[in-house]
Amino acid sequence: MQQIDSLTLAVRGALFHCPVKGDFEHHEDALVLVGADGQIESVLTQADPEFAALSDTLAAAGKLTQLAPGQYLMPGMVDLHVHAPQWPQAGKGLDLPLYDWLQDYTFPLEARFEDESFARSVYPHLVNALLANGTTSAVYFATVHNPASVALAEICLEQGQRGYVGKVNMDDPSQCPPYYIETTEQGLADTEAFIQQVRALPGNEQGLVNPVITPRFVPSCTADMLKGLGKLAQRYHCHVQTHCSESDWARDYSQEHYGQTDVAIYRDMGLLTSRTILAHSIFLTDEDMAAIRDANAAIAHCPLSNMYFANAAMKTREVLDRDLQVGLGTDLAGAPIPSVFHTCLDAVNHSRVREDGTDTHRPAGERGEAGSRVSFLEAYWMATVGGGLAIDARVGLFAPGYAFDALVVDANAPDSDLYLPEGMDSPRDLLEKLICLTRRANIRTVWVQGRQVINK
Ligand SMILES: Nc1nc2[nH]cnc2c(=O)[nH]1
Repeated sequence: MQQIDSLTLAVRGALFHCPVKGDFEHHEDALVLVGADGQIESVLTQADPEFAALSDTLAAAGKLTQLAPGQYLMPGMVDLHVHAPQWPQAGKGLDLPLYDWLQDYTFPLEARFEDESFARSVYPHLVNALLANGTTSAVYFATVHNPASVALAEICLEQGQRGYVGKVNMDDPSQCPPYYIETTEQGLADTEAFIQQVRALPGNEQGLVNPVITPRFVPSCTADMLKGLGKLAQRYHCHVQTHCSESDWARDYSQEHYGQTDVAIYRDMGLLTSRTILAHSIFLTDEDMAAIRDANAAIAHCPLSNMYFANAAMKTREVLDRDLQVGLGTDLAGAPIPSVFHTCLDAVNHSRVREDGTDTHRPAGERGEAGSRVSFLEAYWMATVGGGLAIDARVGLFAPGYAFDALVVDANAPDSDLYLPEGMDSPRDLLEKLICLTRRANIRTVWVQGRQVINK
């Protein structure tokens, strides 16, 4: 029988995950064994001869977490695009166009993070809110300030979240306000120091928290800044994140200033790598898609924020069909909801509106883009496995060698909208309902790398 000495934790109960895009796996009763390093050692089902005896031994040793009826073990969610300093702004000004929203709300707020103590008053609340909503991995934009950005990395470590944190770069005086800008030289020096500081944080020996090179977007950076950051990305083999072709205005800006698309600009600057995450990526050409696939870069699809700011619909169907790497992002606070479960619903809604179109003056056949919908299972795959691939981490499903980043959804939690009457739902129905209706109140327990980080 399997030795249990090396195990720190075992969870037994109903389990869902989506190892294959567009499909799912369900076990009514599974046993997930987790080693001391927080990695999954094995996943057993009732068909395994050892299942019952091993469960009993683990229970007797006090190592078994047994789920109750109505509780489901699911992979932790991956949020590929979060603006941490915008948390106090969530829900404000979302009826404005992107440019005005940035100038009127975002830049004045982000400038306040020069004060590290202000950052330390905001960031713990956000990281806790994301964990409580089931986000075990988050890819963060911080601000231009090193101390506040390092503080965010420290707070992720303290609370146990898998964090990818970027100190933001903005050095173009024609686009950045005078109160929120850095020089090219200082920005590059600070970025290099930031990479080293985050990698050396005490307690980060396993690399739970990683630095990310973060040019805000083409308009906010000079060509020298983009080039310099490209060199740092190569030298330090770092992740890169940025906004890509998010709106008409952003797309037109790149054409006017470089005569190129954002993807081509990032590629030429050395910023399009297998560790790059491109948020939004709305106005992609076929050449852009091919370049992203060739580089094995990833897209962070942010469906709700796109409905506010993008001026067009995301080509999610094409991105999935062409096998580009893609995951989901909340884009807090370009969208106000800190839940990747909600983002799954938004991704489906976004694609349905695209498919049907909106202009009632046109005949039905000409109104939308036929065949462009995405399914709930595809959305959930993006939120878990797709996100894991984008951050180069073995997370998002239950298999040996993957990190135990997981959550328990409880349909019977107080104030739940999940109604799962006996005998009325197939396993697929159940999973779709869990994706659509899981809210913070339903998420009982969250683990990251085997460490319990939420329990309520
Ligand atoms: N959604 C979004 N788009 C941006 N483009 C440049 N900065 C931002 C930002 O903070 N949010």
